[in-house]
Amino acid sequence: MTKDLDTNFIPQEQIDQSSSDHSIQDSKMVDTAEAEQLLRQGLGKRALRGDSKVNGSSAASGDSDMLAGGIHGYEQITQSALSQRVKKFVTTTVMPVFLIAFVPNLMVLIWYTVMHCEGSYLKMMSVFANRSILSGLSDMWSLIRYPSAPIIWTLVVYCLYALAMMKILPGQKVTGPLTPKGNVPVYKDNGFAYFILTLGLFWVLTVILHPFGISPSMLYDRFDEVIFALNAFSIIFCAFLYIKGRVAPSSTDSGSSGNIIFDYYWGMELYPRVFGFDIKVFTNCRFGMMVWALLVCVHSVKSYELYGFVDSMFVSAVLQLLYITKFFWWESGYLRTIDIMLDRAGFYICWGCLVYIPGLYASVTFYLVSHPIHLGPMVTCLFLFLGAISIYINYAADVQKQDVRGANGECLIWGRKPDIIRAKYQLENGDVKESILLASGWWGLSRHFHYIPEIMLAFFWSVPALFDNIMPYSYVIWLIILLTHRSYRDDSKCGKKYGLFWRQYCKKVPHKIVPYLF
Ligand SMILES: NC(=O)C1=CN([C@@H]2O[C@H](COP(=O)(O)OP(=O)(O)OC[C@H]3O[C@@H](n4cnc5c(N)ncnc54)[C@H](OP(=O)(O)O)[C@@H]3O)[C@@H](O)[C@H]2O)C=CC1
Ligand SMILES: CC(C)CCC[C@@H](C)[C@H]1CC[C@H]2C3=CC=C4C[C@@H](O)CC[C@]4(C)[C@H]3CC[C@]12C
Repeated sequence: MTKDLDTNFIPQEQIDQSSSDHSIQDSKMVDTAEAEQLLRQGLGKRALRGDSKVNGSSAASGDSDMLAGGIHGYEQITQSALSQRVKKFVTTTVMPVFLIAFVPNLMVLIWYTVMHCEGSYLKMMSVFANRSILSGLSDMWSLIRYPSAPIIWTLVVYCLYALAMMKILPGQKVTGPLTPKGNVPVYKDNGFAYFILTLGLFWVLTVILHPFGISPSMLYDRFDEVIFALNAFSIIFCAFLYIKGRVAPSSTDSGSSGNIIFDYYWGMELYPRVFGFDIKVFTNCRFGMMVWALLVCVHSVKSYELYGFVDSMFVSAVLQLLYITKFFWWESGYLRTIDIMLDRAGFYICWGCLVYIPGLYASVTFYLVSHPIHLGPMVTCLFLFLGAISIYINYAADVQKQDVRGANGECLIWGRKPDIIRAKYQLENGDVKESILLASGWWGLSRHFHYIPEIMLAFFWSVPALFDNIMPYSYVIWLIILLTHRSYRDDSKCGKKYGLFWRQYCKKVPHKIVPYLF
């Protein structure tokens, strides 16, 4: 196989056509006659389409909810057309402007709460008493220091190191999912090696530099500078991605919505590459997820320097590091999830991974540095055990789906032949493809059952902070909102992609996340 563009995509023509025209044949499948008949008659086309158009250019994301009303027809000036327009304006302009302006402040709020309000949101809120939100925020920003040379150098050296390792470390070639434009992104699967090497280097450097009075805990002491530097860099970087997407897109999976604000927020390209570096692998995995792990280590070092061993920090750090280890072990699987196959590289995902992950995801251990709590061995072991089980279930569900697809349904799920739906869908160019939807095992309990252990785990690494403040639960609260929204987004995306086949799956597995409830 040869690859097109910057040698990172396999173009559609060269993809093995064998998968393109399977007949519906699984013995466990029911209710598919209708779908097959529609397909034969060509009526299923729309139902099976996974994509929509935005102002004539393809919304490679396939997420027309996010792109708000991108399907155009003849518009009559009716009540509903007007409300559609308002809805579109809100989702493509008002919301993005609000988020771009507001979320960088959120990181400052978290920092301010921990460093200046003893971790209490109530105290933090008092800053806003009897004054405007803007003047309260500006007071907080005035406490943020400009990044000093050590912080800038640490970040620059880390990024160069991360980029170099993406190329240097060995790894098998893996492919991402087929895009709506029919490209197949190619990656080097070296995330786990990178994770182990980086953690190893962190601890070696910590020990070597200790006698010279240099400690990674400087990143905790100067986290305001880190937040400033990351925010400034990300905002400029997203502008660069926007321009790049306009003038030199890396693949055909790109295009404008016609609204510059939305394009900046949501991104222009699905899989941008710069000098052969995959931007989303860098921002999401090698920066966001790795910096999260490193910050957890930084906070542990700081806590150790202050008080010696503290079991609450230990529980939280161990569970988070285990989770991130699982993430890197499964990195090639992550490259097949919504973030990668649906979300374009814009402010949402790139700023999110460059700033939001370090700021919010690592906020529990950040809080625990100034709130050491002694849990005792029993409670420590209990939280560790329950957290580990949650990680296992979440991982098992992710892998189960991957395995069934990898084995083309010829495997056992919980000791039985899997209940699968061979779901057809259509690419933009009209080609019909097929995917497997698993309707047994974890994926038979609810359509996103794996979100439950994800949330439980976050709870178990936050609960060592006990219940003095809400602040350490910020991440859990965010996660509940994010995953609930995501379950709707994914349903909508899959509904559009698989049409009748998705409805058939929903009939078999009627609940989104919580079996029998939701
Ligand atoms: N901590 C955090 O902030 C977050 C963590 N996560 C975690 O990341 C991991 C990935 O989650 P997420 O990205 O939401 O995606 P999912 O793992 O839920 O995967 C969604 C995709 O899987 C495919 N799919 C859906 N149902 C089935 C099925 N029954 N059988 C086979 N394939 C199916 C569809 O893709 P296709 O088009 O290929 O059919 C769908 O778009 C999870 O472990 C989740 O808990 C997720 C979000 C946030
Ligand atoms: C603009 C912001 C308000 C929102 C930014 C959101 C992003 C930072 C997060 C959205 C989805 C998140 C993730 C999805 C799936 C993941 C797999 C999991 O195993 C590890 C975590 C993560 C990579 C997670 C990271 C943050 C998001 C990208």
